[in-house]
Amino acid sequence: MKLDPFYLIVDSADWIERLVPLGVKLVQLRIKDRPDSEIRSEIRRAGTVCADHDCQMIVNDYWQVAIEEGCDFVHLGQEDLAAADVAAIRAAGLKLGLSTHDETELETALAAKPDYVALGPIFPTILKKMKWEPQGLARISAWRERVRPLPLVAIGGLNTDRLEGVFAHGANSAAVVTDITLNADPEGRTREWIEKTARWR
Ligand SMILES: Cc1ncc(COP(=O)(O)OP(=O)(O)O)c(N)n1
Ligand SMILES: Cc1ncsc1CCOP(=O)(O)O
Ligand SMILES: [Mg+2]
Repeated sequence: MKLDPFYLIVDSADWIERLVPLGVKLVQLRIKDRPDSEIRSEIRRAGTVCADHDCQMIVNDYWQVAIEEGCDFVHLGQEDLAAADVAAIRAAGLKLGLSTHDETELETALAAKPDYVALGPIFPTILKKMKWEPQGLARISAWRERVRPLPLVAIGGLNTDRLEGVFAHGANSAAVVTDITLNADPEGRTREWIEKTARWR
């Protein structure tokens, strides 16, 4: 499976309506701590925009709602994975991306036979407090060998100046939140990401 090199992560259907029409081809809907009913309506609205623009949508955490809503891709962290029914996710035909932050988590992730593996945080991130020190670029190369032939997603503290490094070290896709959502010009920054990742597409 091939992933687009630009992996946008946002926390609402509003963001997806705003940014996906600019040419984003891979987006994660990462909404935290909301009732299933709200998640469901966000997934529906976001899913319509993504379908209209040939953009792959990945639902974070809420795998049961994603199955019920006919989505085709979910992302889970290690705690999410431990609580999830992976057989049900597979039986419903969904693809699965998994987070990893250390060797043990990589073993666990590979054993679950995911469709991609994410490694983070590559650089310091302001999005959430993390238990792990930044991994650094060299870790991407180590993961590249372990994860092959699956796609490898780099995440954490990425910006347009850091793309060359993450792809040169073997990432297939660069995931980003705040470099875009906290930017003074999110649309302009999204266009910059699209242009700068084009050579790895
Ligand atoms: C592409 C990608 N990589 C990592 C994560 C983090 O997932 P998780 O560890 O479950 O943390 P939350 O995002 O759920 O807070 C991700 N969402 N996407
Ligand atoms: C959810 C997550 N998992 C590892 S780093 C990270 C946050 C990424 O956000 P940003 O791109 O703003 O650093
Ligand atoms: Mg999670």
